[in-house]
Amino acid sequence: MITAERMAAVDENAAALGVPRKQLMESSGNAVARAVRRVAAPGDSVALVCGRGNNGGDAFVAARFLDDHDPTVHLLGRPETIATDIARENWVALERAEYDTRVVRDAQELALDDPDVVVDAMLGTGVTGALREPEHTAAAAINDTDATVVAVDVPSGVDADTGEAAGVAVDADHVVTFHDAKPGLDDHEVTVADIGIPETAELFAGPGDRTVLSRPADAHKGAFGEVLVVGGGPYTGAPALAAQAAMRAGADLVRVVCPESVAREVQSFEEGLIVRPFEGDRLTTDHLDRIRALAADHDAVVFGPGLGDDPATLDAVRAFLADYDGRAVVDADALQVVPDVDTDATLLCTPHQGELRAMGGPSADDWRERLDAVADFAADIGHTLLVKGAYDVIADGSDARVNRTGNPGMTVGGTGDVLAGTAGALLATQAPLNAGTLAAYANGLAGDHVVEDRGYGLLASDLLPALPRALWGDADE
Ligand SMILES: NC(=O)C1=CN([C@@H]2O[C@H](COP(=O)(O)OP(=O)(O)OC[C@H]3O[C@@H](n4cnc5c(N)ncnc54)[C@H](O)[C@@H]3O)[C@@H](O)[C@H]2O)[C@@H](O)CC1
Ligand SMILES: [K+]
Repeated sequence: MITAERMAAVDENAAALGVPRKQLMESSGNAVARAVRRVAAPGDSVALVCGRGNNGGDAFVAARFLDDHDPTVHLLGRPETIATDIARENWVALERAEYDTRVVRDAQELALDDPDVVVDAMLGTGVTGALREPEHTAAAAINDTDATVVAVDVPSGVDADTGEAAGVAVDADHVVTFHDAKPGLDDHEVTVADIGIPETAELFAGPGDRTVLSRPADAHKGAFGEVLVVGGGPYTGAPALAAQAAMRAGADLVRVVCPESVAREVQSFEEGLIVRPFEGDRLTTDHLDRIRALAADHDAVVFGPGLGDDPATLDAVRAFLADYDGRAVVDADALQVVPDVDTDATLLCTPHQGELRAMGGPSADDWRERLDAVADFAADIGHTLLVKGAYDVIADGSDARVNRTGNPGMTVGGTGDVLAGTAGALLATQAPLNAGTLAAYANGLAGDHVVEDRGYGLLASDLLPALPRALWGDADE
């Protein structure tokens, strides 16, 4: 089962892999025609009722595969208002090839002429809310015919994210849906058509994974989350890098809490950092009240950068996690305590392969083997894992993804802190699997952009200014 939102992401990833949407539309249209042939007797007439989006486009293609059924193609609305180039090109091809095309300007004009089969290609996964006109009247007209109704992707009027009909919906006898089942089709006779989307368009992180980030136009301060970085002690650069990365990754506010012995140095990396010191030179259980109070005021915590592995510090991490029930990225030395803590927290753990072994996790050289082993281990510990490598593996126990961005220049120290901070900012607003996938993708891509521009020899801090473009794309995209 796949939601409309995820389907749009996968479709964009497929295009980035070199399988463009127009090719997918050709496969979809072909699959629709095959479904029609299964229900139509030789000589039966077929009417295709098409909207102006890509759902309609699928039916324009299908018509070319149904010549022997004298297809009539009804377009709801003016051809100039067809929403996408690929749908328009397929409409123009029908007109030039002199198919029986009819432009329906007013739903009352829709004349279906008693067809044997109706193809409902009005609306698919691009739709939200109840049907508007002319689709509303057209759906009622389709439901009034005696024809066998074949719906394209989803019956028009059914929301492809919730599976609910918000008012009138087409009463379909068959649904031919693409790539994977959609919500709400349980009561229908459904054919899932393989339209040639590579499996890896879903597995590999790609530009489509960024769609979950689209900043709503009415974003108010606070909508993108506040992040607390708990780090520092033996190391000072790590918490500063993580905090700056969280800022670049869109967090509204980032605070660092660290030992007072290093507060000034942490601050020195970036004037804009908000630093909250606690007494002493390393984290211990004495500081837990302070950390808990701060954590409660933030949407996500990044736990670990530069904390070190002093036993007293690890005791404090263990005690904090044991009664924390918020969201946290756990990185570096703090990772080793995760498997033995019983916690209600939602954790995104970001180990490299050595740290994964220290957690009691699996090791595998081949990324496909690692994918399976990490997925099992994530299920075992009950948290999401982002295991760093040439191919990063992200798994939440029920689903898993792989990221291939990044380059050998990124083995330099500090890139893991940037990744943890990015993941923290994303975890404030996204599901852990999406946050981990997107953090890995954007960090690697930022590193690729830096190396493209300036060659190897990058510093972890070079990733920071490259992060926004990697996360949101070019301004003109
Ligand atoms: N995502 C994919 O990978 C693929 C999608 N394809 C097809 O593309 C479809 C999605 O296409 P689109 O995203 O263009 O969207 P749709 O074709 O589902 O509908 C978009 C149009 O509907 C209008 N609309 C939105 N809400 C409405 C409402 N409540 N009442 C009336 N009109 C409304 C919009 O203004 C827009 O013009 C899929 O269902 C599928 O049929 C296939 O061509 C191939 C691959
Ligand atoms: K439809």
